[in-house]
Amino acid sequence: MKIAVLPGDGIGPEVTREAVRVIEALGLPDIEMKEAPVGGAAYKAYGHPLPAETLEIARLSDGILFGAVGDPDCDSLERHLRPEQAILGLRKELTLFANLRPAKVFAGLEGHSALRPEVAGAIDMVIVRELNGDVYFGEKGFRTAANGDREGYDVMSYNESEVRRIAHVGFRTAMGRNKRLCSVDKANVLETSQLWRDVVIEVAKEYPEVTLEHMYVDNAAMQLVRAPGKFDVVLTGNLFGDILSDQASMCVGSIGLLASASLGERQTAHGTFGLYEPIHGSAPDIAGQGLANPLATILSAAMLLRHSLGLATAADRVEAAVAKTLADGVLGRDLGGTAGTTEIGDAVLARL
Ligand SMILES: NC(=O)C1=CN([C@@H]2O[C@H](COP(=O)(O)OP(=O)(O)OC[C@H]3O[C@@H](n4cnc5c(N)ncnc54)[C@H](O)[C@@H]3O)[C@@H](O)[C@H]2O)C=CC1
Ligand SMILES: CC(C)CC(=O)C(=O)O
Ligand SMILES: [Mg+2]
Repeated sequence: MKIAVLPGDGIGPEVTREAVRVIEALGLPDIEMKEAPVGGAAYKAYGHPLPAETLEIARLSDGILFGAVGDPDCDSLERHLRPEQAILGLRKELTLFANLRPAKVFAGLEGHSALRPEVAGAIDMVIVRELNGDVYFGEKGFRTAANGDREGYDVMSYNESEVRRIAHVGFRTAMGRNKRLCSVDKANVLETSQLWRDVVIEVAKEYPEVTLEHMYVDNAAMQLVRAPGKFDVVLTGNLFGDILSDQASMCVGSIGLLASASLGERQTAHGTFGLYEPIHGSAPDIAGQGLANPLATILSAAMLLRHSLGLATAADRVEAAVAKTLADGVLGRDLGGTAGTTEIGDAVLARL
């Protein structure tokens, strides 16, 4: 079973290292990990954020463990050469359209949420975010307006096939949980969202057991803070899901805790091909200091074991070790503690 390891930039290599150590410590037979450059690191070494060789290693793997990309040195490069294009490119090239971002409060961490403990304690949701469409992939550019002003534009669009396939993922996810789906859009203003809503309503007919609710994204942002425990599965587009999941992370306690799986339809001999990454970025402000919380990446590795390698027991072991680490009070600075990246990794290893 092949895992492509793409550490990337900033804290990406630091958190990925800990996740790799955890996978190695499981002592699983037949696991082969192959590392490849991506992001700003790849641009600096090879002139492109997603070199063809890296894409090929990713394509030939059963699952990809991804750190993060983004480097302030590269922020003025032409858009197609910027590090972020690597993750967007991987998602698009490999048709990884379904991004699952579970957000659940760990036992003992209720008091570390940005919300009141009794509000935070009820959080147990999955955000299902579409990943291959929306304003991130529309036509974009700069132009001159009639009055001579400089103007930037990014076209937002979804076609019905794109909405339908992610809606099915949302409903199937809800069927495996508490059968409640909240579809988040901005249909009061955007035609893209009106189509989204219409298609979600059509797909809902195939899942009569699921209770479907629609919510405008501005209200959803508010409800996520007011009563996050009311959400079960949140289904939404690329942009809204990006924003709401960072917000959900602070409801849980830290962006350093939220893992994700990006899945498509391709099946391998062992499971569903996918890419696994923490929801956070390369955090240049703390990079290279050993301060990053690696738990989101370690939990992403657990998702890889479960979804792409069919190793549910190993995934359970990793998740239990992470929960125990937190319950034992091994906390990084993001959670008000003092443990560094390696120390947190060591603590998980000791509890496997
Ligand atoms: N999937 C990816 O590779 C992503 C890449 N990015 C890129 O990352 C770069 C930085 O973006 P930001 O907006 O600053 O978002 P960020 O998620 O990298 O950081 C936001 C804040 O959270 C903190 N933080 C993030 N991860 C942490 C962790 N594991 N432990 C402790 N603290 C953590 C950072 O120190 C920072 O204060 C940019 O170049 C951006 O484009 C951003 C999000 C996702
Ligand atoms: C580079 C961004 C599109 C990545 C991001 O913020 C995310 O996927 O959460
Ligand atoms: Mg994001």
